[in-house]
Amino acid sequence: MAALSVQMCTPSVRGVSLKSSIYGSKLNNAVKIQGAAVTRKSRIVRMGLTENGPTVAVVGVTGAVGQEFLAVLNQRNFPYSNLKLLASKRSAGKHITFEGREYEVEELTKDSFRGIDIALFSAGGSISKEYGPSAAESGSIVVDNSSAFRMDEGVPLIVPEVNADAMAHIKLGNKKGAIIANPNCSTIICLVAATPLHRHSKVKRMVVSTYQAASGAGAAAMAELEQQTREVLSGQEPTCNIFSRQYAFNLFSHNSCVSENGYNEEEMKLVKETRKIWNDPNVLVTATCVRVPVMRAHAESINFQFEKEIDEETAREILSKAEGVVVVDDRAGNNFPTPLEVSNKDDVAVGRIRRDISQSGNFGLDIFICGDQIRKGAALNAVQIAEKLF
Ligand SMILES: NC(=O)C1=CN([C@@H]2O[C@H](COP(=O)(O)OP(=O)(O)OC[C@H]3O[C@@H](n4cnc5c(N)ncnc54)[C@H](OP(=O)(O)O)[C@@H]3O)[C@@H](O)[C@H]2O)C=CC1
Ligand SMILES: N[C@@H](CC(=O)OP(=O)(O)O)C(=O)O
Repeated sequence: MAALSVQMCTPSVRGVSLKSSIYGSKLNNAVKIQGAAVTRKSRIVRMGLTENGPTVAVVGVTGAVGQEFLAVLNQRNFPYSNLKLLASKRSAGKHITFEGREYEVEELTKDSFRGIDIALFSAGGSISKEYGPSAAESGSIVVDNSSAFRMDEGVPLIVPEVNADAMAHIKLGNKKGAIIANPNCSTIICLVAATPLHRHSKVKRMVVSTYQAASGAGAAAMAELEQQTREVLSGQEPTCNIFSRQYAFNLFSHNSCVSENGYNEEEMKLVKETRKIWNDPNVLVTATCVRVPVMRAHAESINFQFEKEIDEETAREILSKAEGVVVVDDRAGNNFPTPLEVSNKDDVAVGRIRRDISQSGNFGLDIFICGDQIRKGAALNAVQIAEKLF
């Protein structure tokens, strides 16, 4: 395997500088956008460039999730024979250095996918709707991060630890295009933790309350939280461009649209996507989603009602062995998962594992989880899906 030494940098996203100190981000040392401040000499990096690898396109490469895609591809040594970096017209011509090679960002067009085996989409739902189907028709396997196709029949909605079997028919070797959907980030981290318990004692009802970070609303929202924090601390009026209200030192109901039933879109995604991923139209789910002034990584409180009893100790043991989960449950030290500690981490941290005293016997359980929304909630989950295509 080739090893290169490249420079570490802080990428700039649509004019927004993602500074590692503020975002808790260890931006990957193999990725560099031209014009960004080079801060440190780096370590040795891995490289997935190989003659026999698939051709890969990253759509929305200049965004918060797109940048994380590159970081994850590098860290997992994902094999590729050619890489195409796509974004809007605004970014066309920018240069990105990845694994020691310089790439020019290209404008996304309908022709972008000719000869592309895997297309990782993360440029928003409308872009996915416009370009995803034609990419699949031209033979690419699209792994789409948006909500555009999640509930479409025939489109697998995948959390690899949970339901990889639902995409078993889609393989690179078949030489056939397809669309696979990456679930909503709150749903992904919820189900990574809930599924091992569900496999032991079927979940009858699940009550989810979320504490969602700025990162879920993109790079511009992260920048606005930082700016507002500075403004409020210096006695100025906060600038409210992304959210229509003060975000720093505040929290509010999730910014997605509220439907007639009183649930917002994010909450209904948790309901509907859980049913599809678990292939269980009857599981009862209710959710309340809240945006909190945390830069990166979501937290969730989850209350379960199970069909058969599961005691606290068994739940803890199951979770401590579960794929993609780390248990942080120190009652004596009052130490439980935090967004800061899971930032840039792959695993979902689970704590506050306790019997729900409001339910009889051992039918009820509470847990509290934290997961990096850009990572496991988006880029990592999508790359893990792509790894299942081989
Ligand atoms: N699965 C999940 O849980 C998550 C999914 N997402 C999805 O990913 C999307 C991107 O999120 P995020 O990275 O945070 O957003 P950002 O705002 O940080 O980035 C948006 C990206 O989309 C690109 N883009 C915008 N318009 C176009 C266009 N017309 N043609 C091509 N590219 C375009 C931008 O390019 P440019 O810089 O040139 O404008 C940029 O690369 C979200 O809209 C959502 O659908 C996000 C978070 C979590
Ligand atoms: N879940 C993200 C928003 C988002 O991007 O969701 P989706 O991938 O379902 O569009 C948030 O924290 O707000």
